[in-house]
Amino acid sequence: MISLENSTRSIHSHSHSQHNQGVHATVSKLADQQPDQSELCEKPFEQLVKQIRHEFTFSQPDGTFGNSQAIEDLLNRYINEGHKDWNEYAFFCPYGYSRNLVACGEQFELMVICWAKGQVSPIHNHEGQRCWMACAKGQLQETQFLFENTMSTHGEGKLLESQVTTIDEGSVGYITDEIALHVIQSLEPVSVSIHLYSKPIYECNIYCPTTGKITRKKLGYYTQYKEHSPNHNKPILCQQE
Ligand SMILES: N[C@@H](CS(=O)O)C(=O)O
Ligand SMILES: [Fe+2]
Repeated sequence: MISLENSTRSIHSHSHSQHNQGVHATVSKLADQQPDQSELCEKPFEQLVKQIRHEFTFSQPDGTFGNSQAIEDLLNRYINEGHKDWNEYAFFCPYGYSRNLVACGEQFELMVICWAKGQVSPIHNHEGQRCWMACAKGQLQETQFLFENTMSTHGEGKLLESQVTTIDEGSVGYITDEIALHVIQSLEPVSVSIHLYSKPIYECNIYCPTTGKITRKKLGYYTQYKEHSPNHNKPILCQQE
């Protein structure tokens, strides 16, 4: 496993900043308030998860349609505020891009995906679900594909590259099956993106570019809640978050 630069943690050790908690405690004492300690200790990424869960619980009409912009705004704000605590979930796999589960519920699934250069996803769909991709580090290239015979994601035969774009650090990409099929890869030696799916996707279609032949792929996790996952395709404690 390749870890990010300056990272000393291993897959089994989690570090928590006692120092920051001390700072918060001092500030609250000076202000002579009784703040909720659990909120003060909450890290920005945990706050983001709470905001996303709130959005899906109270605002989004259902898991497929809803206010995509509101979700994009939450992700966009988080990755542009300079937080680095996503790094706690950034575990690289030497054999391919790694899917590291952060949170999962009935309506959504949030993960940190780590990409070393050359680790490319196959041409795939998103199972009728919405997919946001927030680039927290590096730069990603997204290549979109459509069937040549229909210029849509449903067809036969050869696939055409319909668009190539970048998702730069600090920006958020979005895709659905109505838009295109796609392939993602890193343009930098390493990139890290935060992916949000609504609803969760446990399998997807993989497409042969020349014949359009579809094979099904089970989507596993490299880590789940910071722990290495031994061949699980579905999240453990899915409803816990
Ligand atoms: N949708 C892919 C990652 S990416 O290529 O968008 C996955 O969940 O594995
Ligand atoms: Fe994808």
